[in-house]
Amino acid sequence: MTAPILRVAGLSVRLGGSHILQGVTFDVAATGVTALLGRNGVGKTTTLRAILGEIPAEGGVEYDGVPVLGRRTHRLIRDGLAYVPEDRCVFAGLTVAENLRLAERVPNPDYRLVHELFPELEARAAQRAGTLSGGQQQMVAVARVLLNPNRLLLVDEPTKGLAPAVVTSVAAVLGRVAERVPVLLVEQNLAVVRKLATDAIVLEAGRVAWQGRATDLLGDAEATRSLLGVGSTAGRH
Ligand SMILES: Nc1ncnc2c1ncn2[C@@H]1O[C@H](COP(=O)(O)OP(=O)(O)OP(=O)(O)O)[C@@H](O)[C@H]1O
Repeated sequence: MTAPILRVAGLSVRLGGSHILQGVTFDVAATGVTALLGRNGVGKTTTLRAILGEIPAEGGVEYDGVPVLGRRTHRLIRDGLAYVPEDRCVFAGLTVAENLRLAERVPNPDYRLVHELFPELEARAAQRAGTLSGGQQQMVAVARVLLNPNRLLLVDEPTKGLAPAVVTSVAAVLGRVAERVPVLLVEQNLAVVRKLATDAIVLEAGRVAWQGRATDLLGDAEATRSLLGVGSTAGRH
């Protein structure tokens, strides 16, 4: 087995007087998709933000074998740790091409890959991003990080609020992205988890309540019901 790309050990975060993460420990494999799951408010986004150094945290985070907790966010991003936040954050008044250009960090951004994965964005290069659909904006958000070399993608709820057909195409693109670079994926849609994830981690009340193969979790009706509040057949379509 290859070494994990990310090791989170005893991660603890306090925000606004609350102990949000209470010793979160898990590994992210160096290939494929690892899903970070849990009910609303259990600390999934907080975990991503702590890994990225956006909020103060205690414990350990090893990225590609190197301890990085306390390192500045921009240095982690420069070292190939990419973040696609939940709110997409496109510049609404700028065109698709301008949004992409602003994200360039290297002399030779990989437009070939972006145009291969997102032909629609090439066609809509001159359209203002604020007039794109939610799914298209999500594509811009993912495309932006793919222009630069990455070693791990942290992706927060990419399918949230999207229509079912759009969810399918966003999931398909993420599947293709994950063939190239490992992904830690926060996702509520279990059909997407079922399609993409190899491994799964479930948070509950600021701790890891379950971790293992995604198929084992989703195949266990009692576990999915008690940990995620849904039946095991949820999202099977
Ligand atoms: N800056 C903050 N100050 C105080 N509390 C916060 C702050 N940020 C998040 N929290 C709280 O921490 C808890 C975890 O939030 P977080 O966004 O990580 O959950 P989540 O699992 O991503 O939820 P969701 O699935 O609803 O997006 C929540 O109770 C939230 O209200």
